[in-house]
Amino acid sequence: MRRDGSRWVDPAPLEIARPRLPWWTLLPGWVKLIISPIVLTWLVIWILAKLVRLCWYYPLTITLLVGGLALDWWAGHYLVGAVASVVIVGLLVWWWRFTESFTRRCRWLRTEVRRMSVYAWEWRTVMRLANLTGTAKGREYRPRLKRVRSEGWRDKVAVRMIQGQAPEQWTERASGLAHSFHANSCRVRVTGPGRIELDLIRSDPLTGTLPLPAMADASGVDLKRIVIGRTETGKAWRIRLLGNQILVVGVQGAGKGSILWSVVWALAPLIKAGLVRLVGIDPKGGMELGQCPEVFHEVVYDNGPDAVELLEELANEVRARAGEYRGLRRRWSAESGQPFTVLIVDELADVIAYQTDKRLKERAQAAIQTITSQGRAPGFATLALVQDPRKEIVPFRNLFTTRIAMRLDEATQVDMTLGDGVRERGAEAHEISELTPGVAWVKEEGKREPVRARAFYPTDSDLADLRAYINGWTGEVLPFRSPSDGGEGGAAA
Ligand SMILES: Nc1ncnc2c1ncn2[C@@H]1O[C@H](COP(=O)(O)OP(=O)(O)OP(=O)(O)O)[C@@H](O)[C@H]1O
Repeated sequence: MRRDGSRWVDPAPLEIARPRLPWWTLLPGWVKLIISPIVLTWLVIWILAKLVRLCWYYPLTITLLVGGLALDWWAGHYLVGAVASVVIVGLLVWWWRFTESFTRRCRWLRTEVRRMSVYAWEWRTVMRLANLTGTAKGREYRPRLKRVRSEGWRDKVAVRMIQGQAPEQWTERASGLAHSFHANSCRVRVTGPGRIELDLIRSDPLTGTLPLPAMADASGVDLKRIVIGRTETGKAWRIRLLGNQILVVGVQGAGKGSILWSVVWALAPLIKAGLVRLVGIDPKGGMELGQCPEVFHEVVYDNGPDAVELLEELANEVRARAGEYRGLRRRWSAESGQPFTVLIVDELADVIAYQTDKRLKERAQAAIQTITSQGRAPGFATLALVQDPRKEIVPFRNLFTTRIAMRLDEATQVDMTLGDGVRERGAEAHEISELTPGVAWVKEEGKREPVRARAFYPTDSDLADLRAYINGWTGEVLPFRSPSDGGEGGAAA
């Protein structure tokens, strides 16, 4: 605005923040004097709590530091330097020459180093950049880094979330967190109210092929937990057959066959003892089950009327056994004297979806639904393998209580196989490498967390051994007799 030739300019608003003094500085001097012992005590407790926390998270570092300082005070710098050099060189040589034992035994050392150098170091920045912090009344709230445990292939990082935060917010940012903490992937697990655990995966412990174990005794096989491989934590991969129906889904070459034969291998002692009966359907003309037909009580190599009749026969048995048990027993047990029956269907889709005869298809679907829905109590389990998990192919997926997703093409197939939300908890079966057939994600009914595992690898010679075992051949080879002994040649008993 111009007035009498002069130029009036509005003053700029004051942009600086008014300095605000803490409220307690405004208290009168005598009040400060009275409350000072309380404040001092609180301060000492706070410092002590911080020290205890430090010792809890870094016991080794604190011990070494205190030990080093004591030694320095007692014996001087040179001795401390010499001892430290010897320890460091010793550790380096151990790591270089015996990496495996170093990795196994020095977990505590690795945990502290990784906590200090990766997680504690970058925590604040990563939390802010990943938008996992919050602000209220001018104060920043940050998720708290709790215990870290480094297992070599993964780091388990416990976190206390801030108020109002949901684990889903972490799941959404899992990929970003993995990159920020230099890991290959990140899984989020809920461990309690307000608490989660991040699994930051740094390498795959399931890259090596697992040979089948030695054949167990019949007494050593438990139908509630047969061993068919190893989980990524190094434990035995056990699956339940008793009262369970299992669906295995995987693309061609995912290694479905290895799960199938690992199950049969584990059951072999019970099959031989007559306690377990296998019934098989292999619509691929016997390419899979035909490798060891001896283990089967009955097996059909197509998806025609024979296969459907076999399924209906089993469905009738299920109903009949259920009727027999009524009022006598609640569920199958070995004392019933009847064999536990396992139905194995190698390519389920061929039997219940790709069958061109509509009538046969419907009969097959009805029979399998009866076996899977009612077979639990009378001692019938199903192991069905399929490549395509869509509802149009397997309309009764929900009847399978254990679902196994091997390598799949798309994320949606993982959701179809394992159920909603399981992929978000880490079960990324569509990310399984082509180089690791036999690796799978397992979701059991009633268990929240999926498990990643790899099945044993049954070779052709293992299957030959299985045939021989079932046929009762001991495999003992007798020495060749020379013609001078009057013998004819080698023999096997
Ligand atoms: N557990 C395993 N460990 C190591 N290698 C395996 C394992 N399982 C399978 N393989 C390898 O992967 C190849 C494919 O396996 P397999 O034929 O069992 O897959 P599949 O899913 O049954 O395929 P398809 O649907 O075509 O029958 C095998 O030839 C074998 O070499």
